[in-house]
Amino acid sequence: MTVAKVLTIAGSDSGGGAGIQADLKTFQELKAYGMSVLTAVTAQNTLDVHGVYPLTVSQVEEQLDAIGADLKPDALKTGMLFSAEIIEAVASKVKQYEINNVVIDPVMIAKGGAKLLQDEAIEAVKEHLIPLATVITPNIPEAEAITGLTLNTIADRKEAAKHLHELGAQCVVIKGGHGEEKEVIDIIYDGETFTQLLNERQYTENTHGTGCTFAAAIAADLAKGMSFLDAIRVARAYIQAAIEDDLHIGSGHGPTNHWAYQNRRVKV
Ligand SMILES: Nc1ncnc2c1ncn2[C@@H]1O[C@H](COP(=O)(O)OP(=O)(O)O)[C@@H](O)[C@H]1O
Ligand SMILES: Cc1ncc(COP(=O)(O)OP(=O)(O)O)c(N)n1
Repeated sequence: MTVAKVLTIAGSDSGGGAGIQADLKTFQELKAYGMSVLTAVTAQNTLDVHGVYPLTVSQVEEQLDAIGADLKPDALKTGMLFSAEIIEAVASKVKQYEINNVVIDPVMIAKGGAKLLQDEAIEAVKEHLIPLATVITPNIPEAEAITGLTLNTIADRKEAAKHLHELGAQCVVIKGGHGEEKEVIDIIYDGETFTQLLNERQYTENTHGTGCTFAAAIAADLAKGMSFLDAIRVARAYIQAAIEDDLHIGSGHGPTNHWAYQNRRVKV
């Protein structure tokens, strides 16, 4: 049996709904072997982020060296990277260990408003991270911050996708969770064609970690050898199930249900 190995480089969410925890749950559900490199610890629950504690660059590098020396990943997902220094170190190790199938979720701000990326690190995202991306998955505010554009319309989002493709990403997904449309519209651009994925918007508070989970699902299926368009379609079905069958945990923005997708597929 060939086992697909997938790595997340991200922050820890003590509440378990986003970050490393969401990524590893998603990898497991999609039957890929999950590994993790921690960039920061957050003290976080469904209501708020109480604290953000970044690791040092050498602590991040040492974790990547341990994995690079023994467990070369078939795909990688990045989430909260916090600083320009960590971004540069991660980019350099991704090149050193020749890691392919890189999914970049350019995490910047938690739903409660806490900063998970320093403002001055956006240039490092553009210069060092985006050129490595097989797929990049910004939400609307993240795409605005990277491109400097204001994204009011679908046409604006398509323009931003072109911009991100020009910065070096092979495939761009501008996620529509923060949009105003009745249906959630995720826009995919592969450098030639735009594809729109339309899904019924769920009116729930329980969307904590949707972006992490979606990107992790793409990485898991890329690790198994799927094309990026197929991996994005499966990831979209995975996150839709996870939001629809939400768990109602905590009294703020609760997590999604990481086992909902498999529950629906398994016939009992
Ligand atoms: N209320 C919702 N109903 C259905 N799908 C959603 C909803 N909110 C987000 N999604 C989906 O979850 C994924 C993450 O989207 P988004 O919320 O925009 O990202 P982030 O969590 O990074 O802010 C996307 O595929 C988006 O379409
Ligand atoms: C440690 C950590 N990483 C990422 C996030 C943000 O996750 P995201 O999927 O964008 O979800 P929301 O913040 O929108 O709920 C996080 N909160 N913590």
